[in-house]
Amino acid sequence: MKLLVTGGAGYVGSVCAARLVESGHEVVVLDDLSTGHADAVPDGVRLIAENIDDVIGSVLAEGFDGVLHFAAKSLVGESQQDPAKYWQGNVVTSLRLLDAMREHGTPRLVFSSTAATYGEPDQVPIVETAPTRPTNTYGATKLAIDHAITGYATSHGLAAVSLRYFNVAGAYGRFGERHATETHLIPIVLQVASGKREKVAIYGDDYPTEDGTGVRDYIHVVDLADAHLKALAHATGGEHRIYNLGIGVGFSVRQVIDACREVTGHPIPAEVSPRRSGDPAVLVASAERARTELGWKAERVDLTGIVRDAWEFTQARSRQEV
Ligand SMILES: NC(=O)c1ccc[n+]([C@@H]2O[C@H](COP(=O)([O-])OP(=O)(O)OC[C@H]3O[C@@H](n4cnc5c(N)ncnc54)[C@H](O)[C@@H]3O)[C@@H](O)[C@H]2O)c1
Ligand SMILES: O=c1ccn([C@@H]2O[C@H](COP(=O)(O)OP(=O)(O)O[C@H]3O[C@H](CO)[C@H](O)[C@H](O)[C@H]3O)[C@@H](O)[C@H]2O)c(=O)[nH]1
Repeated sequence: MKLLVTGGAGYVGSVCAARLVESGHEVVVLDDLSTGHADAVPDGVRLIAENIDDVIGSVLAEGFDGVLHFAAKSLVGESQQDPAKYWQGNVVTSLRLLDAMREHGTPRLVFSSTAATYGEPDQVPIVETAPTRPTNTYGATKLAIDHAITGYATSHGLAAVSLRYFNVAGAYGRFGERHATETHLIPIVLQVASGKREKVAIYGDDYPTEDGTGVRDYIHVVDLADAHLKALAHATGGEHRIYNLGIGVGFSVRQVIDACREVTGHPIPAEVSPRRSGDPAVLVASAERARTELGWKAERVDLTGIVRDAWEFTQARSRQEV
């Protein structure tokens, strides 16, 4: 298929673009490089370094079989301080994309949704039928986009799949996580191991969890990429399907830090700090629907393996920066 990958110079988008190319698809990346990097685009892939808002109509006029829409603003804290940036940059931009797809007859969409659409869950593991009550603007904008997609599927025949990622981690060779503003736990802990930070803050140790720290479901970015391939294959005209993607097992902040100590051999000083506002105690996915309907299951479920891939990527980047 000829596919447009928005946000393909970012973390998840670059890994997915690489896997799509390896699977024989023709890929074009549209990314304004606001949080991405031109050198993260896989070799041989055309990069259109523009904002979706400015060029989406003319790009889709070329003719595509589908769009994988990763481009977004995705910093939870920033979304609370500057909601307009998120309603504009996520919702308005995605509506422009949907309209352009309709106008040019682009038949398929795979959208990067998030566990943040659920907010604080009543029950874990979280199933797709759980209530959606986002606790921050980032999650609210992603949920709004999911609702819009449902409308375009029902009324205009779009074949759409929303993938609700839990905590994405790991790397794929030279493709990995390198955000200028890093808020995610594993890259932050690995920055301590590589000497870029002195210590890691543990945001709260008084949660109702086994060791008191927050529990998350860490999914390897390569497993996530493979789910996108399956989603593309299963997308059906007129339907909007929604799938949670995680491994179905949670790890606490302390367990993650311990895994990073084991992999890096670094003592990684950690200090308990106040809770981060809006952080739920436990977020774990039920990926049962993805298993039964897409035939997808996470394969890389060992936390130290996930951390090791991220660490190899971090070390390779550090060597390049010297
Ligand atoms: N990383 C996670 O743990 C996680 C979890 C759940 C959902 N998600 C979602 O997955 C997607 C990818 O996340 P990521 O961590 O790779 O983020 P990222 O910031 O690394 O990638 C996003 C990319 O989109 C580009 N972009 C943003 N707005 C654009 C626009 N208007 N036009 C063109 N390009 C634009 C950025 O330059 C960047 O390269 C996002 O939609 C995010 O909300 C990520
Ligand atoms: O320096 C840090 C960073 C994080 N944490 C803790 O580590 C866990 C994971 O935090 P991340 O910031 O890595 O990830 P989140 O669970 O906050 O966010 C993830 O899930 C969200 C949905 O809730 C969004 O989808 C978001 O994009 C995605 O990265 C949380 O318990 C957090 O409190 C720390 O203790 N110290």
